[in-house]
Amino acid sequence: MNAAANAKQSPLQELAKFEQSPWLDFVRRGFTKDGSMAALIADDGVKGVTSNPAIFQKAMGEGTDYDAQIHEILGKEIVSTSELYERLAIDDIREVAKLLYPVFETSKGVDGYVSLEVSPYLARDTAGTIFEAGRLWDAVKEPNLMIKIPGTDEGAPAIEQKIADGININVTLLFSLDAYKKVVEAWLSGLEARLKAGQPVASIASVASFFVSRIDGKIDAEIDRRVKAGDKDSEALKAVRGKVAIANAKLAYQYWLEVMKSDRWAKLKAAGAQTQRLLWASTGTKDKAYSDVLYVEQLIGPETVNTIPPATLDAFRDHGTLPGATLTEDVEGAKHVLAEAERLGLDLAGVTKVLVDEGVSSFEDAFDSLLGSVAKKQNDILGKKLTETKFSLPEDLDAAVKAGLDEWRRKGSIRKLWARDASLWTGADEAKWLKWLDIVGERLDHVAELEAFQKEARERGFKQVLLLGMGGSSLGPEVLAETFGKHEGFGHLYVLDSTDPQQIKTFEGKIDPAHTLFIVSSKSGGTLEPNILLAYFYDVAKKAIGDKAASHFVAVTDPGSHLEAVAKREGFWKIFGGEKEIGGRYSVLSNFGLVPATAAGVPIKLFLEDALHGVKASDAGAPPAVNPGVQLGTVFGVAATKFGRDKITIIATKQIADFGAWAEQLIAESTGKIGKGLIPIDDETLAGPAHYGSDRVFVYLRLANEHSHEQDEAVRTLIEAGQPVVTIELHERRQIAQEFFRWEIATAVAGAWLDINPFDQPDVEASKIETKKLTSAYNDTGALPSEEPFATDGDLSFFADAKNTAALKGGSTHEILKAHFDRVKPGDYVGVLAYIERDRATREWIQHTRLAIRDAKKVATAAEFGPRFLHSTGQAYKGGPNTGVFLQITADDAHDLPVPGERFTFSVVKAAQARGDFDVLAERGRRALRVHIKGDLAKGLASIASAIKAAI
Ligand SMILES: O=C(CO)[C@@H](O)[C@H](O)[C@H](O)[C@H](O)COP(=O)(O)O
Ligand SMILES: O=C[C@H](O)COP(=O)(O)O
Repeated sequence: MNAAANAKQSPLQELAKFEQSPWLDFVRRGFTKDGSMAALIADDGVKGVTSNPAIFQKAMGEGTDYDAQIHEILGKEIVSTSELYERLAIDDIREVAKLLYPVFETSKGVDGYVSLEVSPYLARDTAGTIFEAGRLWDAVKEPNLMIKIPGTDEGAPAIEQKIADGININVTLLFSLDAYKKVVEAWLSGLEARLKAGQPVASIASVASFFVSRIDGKIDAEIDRRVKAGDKDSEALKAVRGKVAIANAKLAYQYWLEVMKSDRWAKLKAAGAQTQRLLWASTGTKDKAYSDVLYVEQLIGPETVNTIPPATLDAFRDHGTLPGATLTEDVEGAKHVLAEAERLGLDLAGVTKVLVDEGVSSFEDAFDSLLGSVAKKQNDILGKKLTETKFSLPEDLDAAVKAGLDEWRRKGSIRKLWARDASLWTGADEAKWLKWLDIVGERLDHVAELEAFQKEARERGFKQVLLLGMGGSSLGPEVLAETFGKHEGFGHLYVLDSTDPQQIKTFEGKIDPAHTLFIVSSKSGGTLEPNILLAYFYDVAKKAIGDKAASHFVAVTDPGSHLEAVAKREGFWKIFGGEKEIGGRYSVLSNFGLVPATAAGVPIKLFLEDALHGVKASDAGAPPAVNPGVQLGTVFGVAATKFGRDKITIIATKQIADFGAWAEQLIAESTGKIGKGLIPIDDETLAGPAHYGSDRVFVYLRLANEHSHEQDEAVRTLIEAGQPVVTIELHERRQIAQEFFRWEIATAVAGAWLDINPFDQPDVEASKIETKKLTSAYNDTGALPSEEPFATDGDLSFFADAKNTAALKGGSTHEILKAHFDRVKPGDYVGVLAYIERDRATREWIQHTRLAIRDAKKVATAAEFGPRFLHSTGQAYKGGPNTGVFLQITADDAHDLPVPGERFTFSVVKAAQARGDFDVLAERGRRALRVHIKGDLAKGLASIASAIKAAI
C-alpha cells in the first residue's frame, strides 16, 4: 500500500467533509514499524484501526515479523500459545494506539481508536465475554482502545455491562436491524446505568459494526442460483442484485437517526455522552462485477465510520469519488429493495442469522489457525526443551485420528476441559476433580517451602528415605526414585507399597532406621496399607531412636484426614497437605510426588518448570492438532472406540521404564469402568510383529541420549508391519515431568471419547469393601472364613467361584490350566496377578510366564503384583471390558509380621486382599482362577510355569 501522494488531497481525507471517519481494517507489525501506518494517518486522514482474529491470523501466521519477540519471550518465560499470541497482539495494539493517540486527542475522543476483539470462542458466552473484555482492557491499558464484543444475543448483556463499567466498545458481527436495535438498547442502558450511579459518561466511545458485503455475497448467490434455474421472477431478482446490503445499512442508519431524536438520548447527550456511531465493516468488494469502492462510495454519511481493508483503501485513494452523503439518499429506494427482497422470498432475516453463525465460526477457525501457527513457531523455537512426538499410524486410524482432532477443534472440547465443563464426560462430578490442571503453577508459586524442606532434609543427613503409600501415593514417587536415582547428599528413596511380610522385611533390611526419613503418604489418610505400614515402621523407628521417632516422620495427606490427625498427635516432623480436588492418580505433580522427590534431592524448581512446559503445551489455547495431550488422548480414544485397539502397550528406554507403572494406574483406573476402557500393558518385552494381534496401540517413550538401538529396531519393525506406534522422545530424564502432565490430559481426553467419568474408581472401592469384611471377620474370630479348593494337585490348590469352577473341570494342574487358558480368545488379555514378594526373582518369573502366554496365545499380557495393582489396574480388570482372563497366585508366607495394635498380621491382610480381589472378579463374571502354593515358593512358581507352558 502506498501512502497518498502529496500533490492532491486524498479522497479519503475528503470523507471528513461528510463527517465520516475512514478507519483501517488491518494490523501488522511490519506495517506499523516501517512507517506505513503513520503515513496513512498523516496523508490519508485514517482515524482509527480495527483488528479481528482473521487479521491477526494473516499477520502472525505468515512471515517472520514476530519471530524476534517470540524468541525473546520464550527465552525468559514458560508461556502457553494463547499467552504468547496475546503478548504479541497486545504489543501491536499498543503500538497502533500510540500512533493514533494524537487523533484521539485532537478529535476529543471521537476518533483515534484501535480495536481488539475478545476471543471468538466466547461469542456465545456472556459471563466469559464480560470477564475477558475487562481483562483485555486492563492488559492493554490505553485510553484509545476499543474492545470488540460480538452483537450476538449473548454479547448484548456483556456490551451493556462493559459500557456501564466505562470501557470503549466496538460491537462487531452485526448483520440485521433487529440485532442492531438490541445493541443500541444495551449501549443506552449501559450509559444510563453509569448516570444513575453518578459516574461520568463523557469519555465512553462506542461503534456498532455493521457488516455489509457479506450480505450481498449470500443474497446474490441465491439470486444467481434462482436465475440460473429459470426462476419466473428472474428479472425482479436481478434488479436487486448487489443492492440489498447497502439498503440494509441505509435503514440501520435511519434507525440511528431516530434514536438520536429520542428523549432518552437527549438526556445522555446533555450529560456529555457521545453517540455510538455506526461503523461499516466488511466493506471490501467481493464480487468483481461491482466497483471495487462500492461499499465506500455508497455508505457516506455523518457521524459514521467506514473500516476499510488495505486494497479497498488503495483503490479509493486512487479512483474513489464522493458522490455526496449517499447514506441518506434514496431511502425510499432502499425500502423498496428490502420489500422486493422479502416479496421474492430472499429471506434476509434467515441470511443474517446464518451470517452471524458463520461469522462466529469463521473467526473461531481463524483463531484456531492463528494459534496453530503460533504454536508451531513456539515448538520450533523451544526445540529440545519440549518432548517430541511422532505418530506412525496405519492409514485408516490416522485419518480417524485427524478427524477426531478436528472434531475436538470444532467443538472447542479442549477449552471445555480446561473450563472444567463436566458435559465433556458424563456430566457427573468431574468438575470437582480437575485441580491437577493448575497444580504445577500453584506449586511453583510455593516452591520456596519445598526448597526449605530440601535444605533441612539435606542438613539432617538422612541416609534413606522410605515412602509408605499405595497407588497414587506410591507409583509417582517410584518413577521419580527409579528415574533419577540417588542424589549426592540425600537419602536413597525407597518406595514400599506391599503387605507381603517378606517384602516388608526386605525393605526393613535396606534402611538404617536411625538415619531414615519416613514419608507416610495417603490422600484419604484412611487407606489400610499405609496405615499398617506406618504402625509397623513407627515401632521400628521407636526401637532405634526412641522418642525422636516422630521427628523422622513426614505425612503427606489431604487436609482433615485421619493420617493428619495421627501426625499431629504424634508430632511428626512435617505435614504436607494434598488437594482434595485431585484424585490420587492425578497427584504426582502435587505434594504427593513433590515431597518425596524433594526429600530425595531432585532439583525441584527445575522439575516443576519442566512440568510447566508440559502444562503450557497442552493448554486450552493449544489447538488439538498441536496439543500433545489431546493428540495422545485422541489416538487412545479413537483407536479403542473405532478400531478395537484398546491395549495401550507402553515401551520405554530402560532408564525411564518405570513411567509405565504410573501410567498404568492412570489409564486403567481412569478409563476401565462400566464395561469400557483402555487396558494398559506395561513392561512386556518387545517381540516381532507376529506376536501381536490387532488390538494394540504402542507408545514408545524414548530417552534420546540413552536409547537402545535394539529397541529402536524392534519398534521400527512394528511400524513397518502396520502396528500403530506413538513415539515420544525425551531429551533428558527430567522431561518425564512434562509427560506426567501430558498423560493426565491424554487420559482425560480418552475418557471423553469413551464417555466415562475418568475421575472415579467404583470397582477399587468394591474390593476394599470385600477385604474389610474379611479382616473384620478375622478380628472377630481369629481366622479368615474357611474356603475349599475345587482341586488340589501336590503343592498347588485351585480356587474359583462356582461358575469358573464349572468351566475348569478336571483334577490335574495341567487340565485346569489348559481349560483356563483355552478360554482366551483373540482380543482378550491375560493378567497374572501374584500376591507374593516383588523381587528380582519373582519379577523374572512373572515376566517369563506372561511372555510364554503372549507368544502362545498372541494376546496382550499383564504381570502384576498384589496388593499393589489393586490400587491401579485392578479397577479396569473388574470394571473394564470383560476381555481379561486372570490367574491369581497366592502362597503360604514363609514368615509373617505382626501389625502393631491389631489382631491380624500382614499375612492375613494380604490373604484377605487376594480373596477380596478374587471375589469381586468372580462377581463381575470375569474368567478367573486362583492357584495357591503350599510350601516352598520358588518350587511352586517353577511348577506353575512349566504347567502353563504345557497347557497353552
Ligand atoms: O473490526 C471490524 C468490525 O468492527 C472489522 O475488522 C471486521 O471484522 C471486518 O471488517 C470484517 O471481518 C471483514 O469482513 P470480510 O471483508 O471478510 O467480509
Ligand atoms: O491411588 C490411590 C490409592 O488407592 C491410595 O489412596 P490414598 O492415597 O488415599 O491412600
